[in-house]
Amino acid sequence: MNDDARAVRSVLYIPGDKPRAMDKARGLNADALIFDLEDAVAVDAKADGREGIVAALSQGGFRAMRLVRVNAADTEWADADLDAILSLPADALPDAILLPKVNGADDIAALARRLDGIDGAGSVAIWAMIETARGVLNAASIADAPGMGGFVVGTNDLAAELGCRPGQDRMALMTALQLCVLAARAGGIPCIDGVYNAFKDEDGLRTESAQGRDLGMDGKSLIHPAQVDPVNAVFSPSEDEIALARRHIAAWTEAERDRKGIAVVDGRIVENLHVAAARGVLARAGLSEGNAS
Ligand SMILES: CC(C)(COP(=O)(O)OP(=O)(O)OC[C@H]1O[C@@H](n2cnc3c(N)ncnc32)[C@H](O)[C@@H]1OP(=O)(O)O)[C@@H](O)C(=O)NCCC(=O)NCCSC(=O)C[C@H](O)C(=O)O
Ligand SMILES: [Mg+2]
Repeated sequence: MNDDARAVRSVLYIPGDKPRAMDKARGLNADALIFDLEDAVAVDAKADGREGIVAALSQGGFRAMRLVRVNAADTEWADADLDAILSLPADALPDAILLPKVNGADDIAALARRLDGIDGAGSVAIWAMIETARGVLNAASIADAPGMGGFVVGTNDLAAELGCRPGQDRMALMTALQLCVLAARAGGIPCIDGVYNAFKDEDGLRTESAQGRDLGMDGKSLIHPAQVDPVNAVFSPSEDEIALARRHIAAWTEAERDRKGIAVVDGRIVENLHVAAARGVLARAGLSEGNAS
């Protein structure tokens, strides 16, 4: 996975039947937007949602990556959702279709077949919601499925199916979260953490986002615009991390000049893998090695 692919820190759900929210999203700093037809849209509003998303994507003007979450394949809305989205002209198609309740690689293959042959849909990736027990257990083969672009973990659905109580430390979900990250890393795709439901609690959001970041998540899925900036901050390298990255690179460069295979910074060894990580930190901060700010 390249550094661009990792830069999906904030991923905001927008209900497809709320045109005002979709308008607002054009001016937000979210890295990706999920135009939702599934759980954010009531049963009676599914048709409005499709119409709204088609209109918004046709109008364009979104800087962020655009995903459309359709209803799950076994629902009565799935076909109409895909028909509506895939009828868009090639230049208005979303960057990805996000498929909920993915249980196995077969679900991805079925959607890939559907995309195959649609004009312009070759560039539409498939993202998977990992939010069922079966999906978590099959995460590795799902991540490896052709066409896969990334995972979004659905912690609400998962907790409901498991009958667990995640609590503040999310210990009850830890195995599942880690399996998702492991599978995504092995498959070379990004993994986006679940939503933080208490959208007015910024401290709680920051704490849970930092936990996800430390587990290896690339970003967090969000439900309200006020969550975007705090989450971007948590998933961006801090000043201290940038300064340390520069020192690692400088020490390594000097060690190489002296024909040494190892450098030492603050009493800790620095090897070439640490230097690769340091370069990744600078790339994610939008800095080059020679760039001071
Ligand atoms: C959570 C909300 C219901 C809160 O709504 P509300 O109280 O109306 O918000 P505000 O009045 O604070 O809104 C202020 C302005 O921001 C715009 N807005 C609100 N939400 C969004 C959004 N998500 N994207 C873009 N813009 C948004 C409002 O339009 C206001 O704008 P303005 O009028 O111009 O000032 C609401 O935020 C909401 O509906 N959020 C989305 C909920 C959602 O998408 N849920 C489904 C996804 S989560 C999920 O499915 C979990 C997963 O599958 C799992 O299993 O875990
Ligand atoms: Mg869900």
